[in-house]
Amino acid sequence: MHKTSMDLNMATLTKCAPEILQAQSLVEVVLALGSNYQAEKYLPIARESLAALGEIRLSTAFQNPDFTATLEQPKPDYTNQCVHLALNTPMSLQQLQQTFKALEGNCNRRRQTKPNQVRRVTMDIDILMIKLATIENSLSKKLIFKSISDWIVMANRYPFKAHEIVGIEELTAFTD
Ligand SMILES: Nc1ncnc2c1ncn2[C@@H]1O[C@H](COP(=O)(O)OP(=O)(O)OP(=O)(O)O)[C@@H](O)[C@H]1O
Ligand SMILES: Nc1nc2c(c(=O)[nH]1)N=C(CO)CN2
Repeated sequence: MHKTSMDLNMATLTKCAPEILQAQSLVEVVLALGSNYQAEKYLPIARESLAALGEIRLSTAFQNPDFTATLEQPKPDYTNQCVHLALNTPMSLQQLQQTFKALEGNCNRRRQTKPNQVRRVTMDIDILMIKLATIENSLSKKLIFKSISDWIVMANRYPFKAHEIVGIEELTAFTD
C-alpha cells in the first residue's frame, strides 16, 4: 500500500515565513482548529464553512489541556482537530488568512484585549502547512530542490504542538 504525499517526515520539510508567501497561490493546506468555548457548537460550523471551499479530510477531534495553562493560572481545555483542505479554486495565502479570520468571526470570535484575561476562543484556525499551485518562480524552484516534497511548513507554527503532530499523522495515514 502506498501512503499519500502527506506521509512525510515534517522535520525535513522546507520551513517558510508566511510574510514571504503572501502572494503565492495555494492549492492545499493543512489546518489546526482549536476551540476552548462551546467547541461542540463551533467546530461543526467551522468544518461546514471549510467544506464549502474544497474537499476536506478530518483528523479525530480531541480535548486537550491548554498548553499555556499553569497551576497558578488554570485555563479551560481546548478541543483540537486537524483538517486537510484541497481548495476548489487556488487562493493566495493572504486571501486564505483573511477568509479564515472572517470564518473565526462568523463563529463569534471576539478578541479580548485585557492582559491576564483567560481568552474565550470559540474558533482558532491556524495554517500549519501549504502546497503551492505552481512552480513558476525562482523561490518555488529553490524550494522544490531543497525539499523532497512540495509541502511547505509555516515557520511561525513550527515546531508543531503535540496535538498538531497527532492530527497531521492521522491525516497522513490515509492510503491511496
Ligand atoms: N500560519 C498561520 N495561520 C494562521 N494565521 C496566520 C499564520 N501566520 C500568520 N498569520 C496571521 O496571524 C493572524 C492571526 O491572528 P490571530 O489574532 O488569530 O492570532 P491568535 O489566534 O491570537 O494567535 P494564536 O493562534 O497563536 O493564538 C492572521 O491575521 C494571519 O494573517
Ligand atoms: N491544547 C491547546 N492549547 C492551546 C491552543 C490550542 O489550540 N490547543 N491554542 C492556544 C492559542 O491559540 C493556546 N493553547
